[in-house]
Parts: sequence; C-alpha cells; structure tokens
Amino acid sequence: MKILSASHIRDLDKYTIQNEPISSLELMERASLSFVEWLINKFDKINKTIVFCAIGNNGGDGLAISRLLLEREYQVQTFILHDAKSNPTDVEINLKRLKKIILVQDIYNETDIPDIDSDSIVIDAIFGSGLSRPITGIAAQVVHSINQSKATVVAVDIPSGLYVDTYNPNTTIIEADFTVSFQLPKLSFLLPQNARYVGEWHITDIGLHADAIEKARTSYYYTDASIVKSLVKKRDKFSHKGTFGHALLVGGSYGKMGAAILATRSCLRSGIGLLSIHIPACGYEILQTSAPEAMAMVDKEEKLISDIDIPDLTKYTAIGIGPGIGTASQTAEGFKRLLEQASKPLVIDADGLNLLSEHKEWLTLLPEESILTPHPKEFERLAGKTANEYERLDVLKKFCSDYKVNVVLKGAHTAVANAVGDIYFNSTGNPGMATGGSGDVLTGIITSLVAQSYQPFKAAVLGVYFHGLAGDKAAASKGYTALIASDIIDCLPQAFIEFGL
Ligand SMILES: NC(=O)C1=CN([C@@H]2O[C@H](COP(=O)(O)OP(=O)(O)OC[C@H]3O[C@@H](n4cnc5c(N)ncnc54)[C@H](OP(=O)(O)O)[C@@H]3O)[C@@H](O)[C@H]2O)[C@H](O)CC1
Ligand SMILES: [K+]
Repeated sequence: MKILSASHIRDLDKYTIQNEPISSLELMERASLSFVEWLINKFDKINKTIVFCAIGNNGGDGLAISRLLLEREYQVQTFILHDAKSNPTDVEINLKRLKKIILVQDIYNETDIPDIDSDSIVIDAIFGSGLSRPITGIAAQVVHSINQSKATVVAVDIPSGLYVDTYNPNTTIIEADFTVSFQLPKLSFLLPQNARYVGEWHITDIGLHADAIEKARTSYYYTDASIVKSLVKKRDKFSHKGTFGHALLVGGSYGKMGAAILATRSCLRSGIGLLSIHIPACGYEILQTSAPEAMAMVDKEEKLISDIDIPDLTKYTAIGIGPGIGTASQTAEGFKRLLEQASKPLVIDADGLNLLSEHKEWLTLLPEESILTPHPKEFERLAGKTANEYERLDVLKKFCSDYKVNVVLKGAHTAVANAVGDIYFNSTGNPGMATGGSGDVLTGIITSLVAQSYQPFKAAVLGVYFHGLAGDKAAASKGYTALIASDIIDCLPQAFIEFGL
C-alpha cells in the first residue's frame, strides 16, 4: 500500500469525485458507513456513543456516523464545536439530516462540554486530515476532557490534532484506543512516538480511485501482502541448487556462537542453494552438529574471527557479517579487509554495525547497495542523534544516499530505506520478537534472499516481511512472552508456504 501525504490525499479525494460516479456527499456516506461497520463488528456491546464533531469534513463524517448508528438503534449523543466559518455543504446537509432525528448539542464554551461516562465509546470526529495548525481554545479543552475520561476512544480517520505526515510540536492530540482510517495508512501511524495517540489502527476501503492511487507519487510504502506478492519469485521445476546462490556468513565468537547458528539456520530455511560459514575454530563442532547442511570454514583464531582470509570471495552471491563477532581489534582488522575486498553488496548486522560506528571512515568502503540492519540506537551511533522520528526519516534517507546503501531500521514497523529515498514500512511482526537472536535470524534471511539474486533492496523488504510473518505465526502458538528466536526460524516454512514459495 502507498502512504500518501495530506495534500495527495486531498487530490485523490477530488480526483475520485470528478472521475467516478460518486459525489463528495456519497463519499462521506461511504466512509462513515465503513466506520460504523467496523465499530459494530469490533464491539459486541455498545452502551452509548458520544460523537464529537467540528465543522470540517471529518466532523461531517461524525454527523453521518451518528445518524447511521441511530438508524441501527444505538444510543448516540452528538456534540458539535463551532468556529466562525460557515460549514462546508456536505457537513451542512449531514447536520440537517441528523437534526431531524436528534438534538445536536453545540459546544461554544467549557460549560457545554459533557461529562464522559467510562462505559461509553467516544467517537473523535473533530479534525481529520485537514488539520492545519495546532489545536487551541475550546477544541483543545474538549480534547483534554476526552483524554482524561476513561471511555474507549475511537478516532475517525486520524486522531484529532495529529498531522498526517509532519511533526506535531504541540501535544493537544486525542489519545485514541483505536483509529479507523480511510483507504490508506498515514505516515504518522507508523512512527513509535505517535503510538499513544493512534492506538490500534485499521484501514477501511472507501473506494478511492485506484488509478489515481497507482499514479500518485510517493516515497513511502506500507509493505503488505500485495507488495510481497509482486516481489517474490517462484521456483521452477528445472532449477537446481546452483540457481539459488551460494551465501557466505561470517559470525560467532567464544560464547556467542549461538548468534552465528541462528543466522545459519534462518539462511538455510529461506531458500539458499549453498551456504558456507566462516567461524572461529571453537565453533566448528557446534556448527557441524547444529546445522549439518552448512559448510564450515574456521578462522586461524580459536575464540574470535580475525583474518576472514577467504579464498575467491567472488564465488559467493551474498555475504552476511556481524552476528556474534564481537568488536576485538583483530576482528575489526578482518572486517575492514573484507570491506576492501568485497565487490558485491554485504549484509551487515550487530557487531558489524558497532565496528562501523567505531570507524566511520570505513563507511565509504561499503560496496554499493549493501544492507545495514541497525536498531534505532545502532542507527543513532552510525548517523547521529535526531530530535524526533520525522527528522530521523530524513537522516535515514540522507545516510542511504550518501553511502549508496540500504538500511533496515528495526522497530515496530521496521523501515527499509534505499539510496533513492524510498522507505517501506513493514506490516508484520509483534512485540514477542523483541528477544535475543531475533536480529541474527533476520540477517540470515536477508543474506539468503540476496544470494538468490533478489535485488538487495527488495531482499531487505521481503526479508523483513517474512521475518515478521514467521514471528506472527510463532506468536500464535507460543504467545509473546515465551517466544524465542528459534521459534521464528521454525515458522519460516509456514510463512513462505503462505506465498506459494
Ligand atoms: N480521504 C477521503 O477521501 C475522504 C475524507 N473524508 C473526511 O474528510 C476529512 C478531511 O476533511 P477536511 O475538511 O479537509 O478537514 P478537517 O475535517 O480535518 O477540518 C478542516 C477544517 O478545520 C479547520 N482547521 C484546521 N486545523 C484547525 C485547528 N487547529 N483549529 C481550528 N480549525 C482548524 C480548517 O480550517 P483552515 O483554516 O485550515 O482552512 C477546516 O475548516 C478526512 O479526515 C476524512 O475524515 C470524507 O468524508 C470522505 C472522503
Ligand atoms: K478525527
């Protein structure tokens, strides 16, 4: 799915009305109906709904939602906040329609704000994607009352006060439990700093013009199943193990062989043709017993990786390095030599990233299109601190463009960025995956996909998606608390099977 800016959404709205047999009023009705269907489906029992509207189209949705709920015999109280401007026509029409059924109560000042019972559902239809400045005055007081109440809050399209795609310096924002958004996810939903405002979010399809969505230019995407389907390559019956590449993984040190093993096992489970592993000598038996499908090459050092003196690097179709290697000076030397010698993109994780942040001058040695997989702290060490997560996206784009690399910035919606400024936010995964070794599993998957000649950025997008999907399948049987990294590997087959792979 594409993620569009507020102005693109407005254009899309206009284009749909001009090019489809639908009026703006009908579109408002369709959006409102999709919201009501979601709400009724979600809550078995609805005691009372309190709908707060302003006079933009988001408020118009709120008025139509009120009517649709009343028609379904739910108990509804609707409040409207006025300001000096006259209402848009569709809002005016919906207000008239609603006033025929119930008394719509005006809010002009603080005494007009109702008490909000804890067992009610508040529907936030104050401001939507048309928010143009921070919320102040009486609207801010209403937002505070809603936030202070114990009621369940469901936002229409976007929590009032939150911008679609830019940073909110002001914090007068609805803290919704749920957000039901129309057609496309909004950039703000994907940034952890907004989680407390957005709550659990859902998208409903309101039939905005498909061609216009297709043509809309954006650098932000939400990696869903349809994107994944368009990127994956199926195996044909004449393929042989040579078709699926030969990967090299460099990992492990004394006490951290587990990281190398996890990357090895996930690489094997992700379709690799052949896999060689370079490990410290102490890891030889561990590797041969836990992953007999892989070929082991040992370092001259017993407990760590030093030389990475690997003959004929060119025969490997992808190289992954980092899991469990530590940051000893001999390892750093070996890592640097690998950077100098490698001509194909590398996949770099964990201690590989720490070595890069300790030696930033090595960043220019990275082969083009390499993939770095930092979590936010590691990225900060590599690229510097940022004031907020919107600024971090800009820094992420610049970093990728400066060094011509791909970065997988790990998080709840992992962001995969490339050198031309595209960012794909992932849709799979869960909090149970925040566990030791999860990152090593991801390194193995991505290395495997690069080795199978997926273009590195696509390999990263797909790798992140399948890693999350396998994690979701693992969580379905193990739960979040008990989930460990090996469970993710065990569920990779199911994740690939789901896409016919
Ligand atoms: N996506 C779609 O195709 C559809 C969306 N729908 C709904 O429409 C809203 C967007 O509606 P819009 O009218 O553009 O915007 P809002 O309802 O968010 O409100 C804009 C009005 O509020 C004024 N405004 C903006 N910020 C503030 C503020 N901080 N304080 C007071 N007033 C504010 C703004 O005035 P300006 O001065 O900026 O002009 C507008 O008057 C979308 O979110 C959906 O809910 C359709 O119903 C279906 C199709
Ligand atoms: K809203």
